[in-house]
Amino acid sequence: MKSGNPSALKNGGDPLSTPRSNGGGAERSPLKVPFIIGVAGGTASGKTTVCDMIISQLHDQRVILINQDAFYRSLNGEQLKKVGEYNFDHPDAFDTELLLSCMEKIKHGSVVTIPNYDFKTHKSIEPGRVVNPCDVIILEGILVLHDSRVRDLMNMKIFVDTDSDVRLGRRIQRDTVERGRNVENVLDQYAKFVKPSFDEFILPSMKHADVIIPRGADNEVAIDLIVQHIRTKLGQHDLCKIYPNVFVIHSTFQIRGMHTLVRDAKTTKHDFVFYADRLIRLVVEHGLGHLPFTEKQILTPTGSVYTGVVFCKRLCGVSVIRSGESMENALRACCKGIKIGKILIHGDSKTGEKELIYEKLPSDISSRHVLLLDPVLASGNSAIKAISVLLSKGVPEANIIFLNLIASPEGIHAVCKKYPKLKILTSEIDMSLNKDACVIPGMGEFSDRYFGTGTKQRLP
Ligand SMILES: Nc1ncnc2c1ncn2[C@@H]1O[C@H](COP(=O)(O)OP(=O)(O)O)[C@@H](O)[C@H]1O
Ligand SMILES: Nc1ccn([C@@H]2O[C@H](COP(=O)(O)O)[C@@H](O)[C@H]2O)c(=O)n1
Ligand SMILES: [Mg+2]
Repeated sequence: MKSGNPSALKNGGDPLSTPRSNGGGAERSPLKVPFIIGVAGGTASGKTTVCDMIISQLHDQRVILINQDAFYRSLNGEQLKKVGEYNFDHPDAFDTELLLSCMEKIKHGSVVTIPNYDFKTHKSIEPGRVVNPCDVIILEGILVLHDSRVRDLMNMKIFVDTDSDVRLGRRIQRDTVERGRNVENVLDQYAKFVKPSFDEFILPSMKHADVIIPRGADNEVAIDLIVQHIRTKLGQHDLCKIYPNVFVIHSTFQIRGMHTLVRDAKTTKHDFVFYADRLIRLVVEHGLGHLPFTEKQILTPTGSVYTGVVFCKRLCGVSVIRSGESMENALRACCKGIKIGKILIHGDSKTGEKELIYEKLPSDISSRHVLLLDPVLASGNSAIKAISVLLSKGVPEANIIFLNLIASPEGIHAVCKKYPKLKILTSEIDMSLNKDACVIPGMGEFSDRYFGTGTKQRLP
């Protein structure tokens, strides 16, 4: 018996929102790999400025900025005498081997010291810069998209595309004020090396970018979109890496659109049910994709052999009353005649203790794969209680797939720590839980909205 290919559902990218800082040195899980962003572009295109804006917007993440400039090779005496003939814009001007080894170390959670480069003396100076493990690394520099080994480190590649006249104007200003040059030096260097290398190495590297930002830091819309994208990735990718049994269905604009509708407090009951049903159907279909299958060859009407699979037959659903019942129809629609059990759990509002009030489960449940249904995974306490009931009936932990529409990071931690063999499949991982154990941003009281029973005010 083979199993499906769950990794195909994994999203690339986590809010294990750790405390903010610029690489400040709190302990990290060794499994946690930082999200790496490369930012390339011509000189003075605004790379550093764009990176600063991204960092300030990602204020609740630990972000570090690494400049490719730090890896410039120091000039020797001979080179210094003829500095006007040295091409600082050629890939050979950088110690890329050192950059790769530093990046590998930081990526794997080690503290590293990176060089400190001085543009006035054209040398690395002591002390180097100590860089601690972090959530996001931004690697910025003119040629960070040029070398495929460096590109391969990146989860996201950005190119800042600013008009060359604007760049030259800024470069003259910056280099005369900050880098100890005069206008004549800057113009000579620009004509001899900077522009030819831009045309030969930097501009061609733009094709590797995932996102091109025209007008650099002036393009606030592009920067906002990038930050949102990073946040989405940070919200999911870490948890999926920490817990290999957590799966998030691949996000598309259709899925984002449906989430936008079901999460909107102004959405009518009718629309809520319609879009929640669509999302539920997707989650259920993906959940079924995680069940074991057996290979089967059949003959098509053309007389050809098709090698396919047959579905797992020992299957049942279990809904956590009430909201889980909203997922039953989708399961019935996908699996004709499927048995569905129910569990009702009551939570003590004072102690938070969960108590089993009612259960009706198939008598042979221990020999079945179980799709546990609950659209919202919040604190995880009800889920843990429901799972314990299934285990007490003899269901193997690894035979349970817990299906949700949304899950909080706290709920995922709680369930996965207790039941590491069980699988969780969700359509989005939210930011957090608030003090009342509600998922934020969330979608409110799911069963009230779905069954139209609530009287609670949803708009603030
Ligand atoms: N959108 C902008 N408007 C005005 N000045 C800018 C803008 N972006 C960058 N600058 C200035 O241009 C110079 C070069 O920008 P910088 O971000 O350092 O470019 P890079 O890192 O690509 O070389 C800096 O002095 C910076 O303050
Ligand atoms: N000693 C040096 C080293 C580099 N440069 C120039 O810096 C440019 C890269 O830095 P940006 O912040 O502009 O991306 C590059 O174009 C080199 O010409 C230098 O002048 N002196
Ligand atoms: Mg810069």
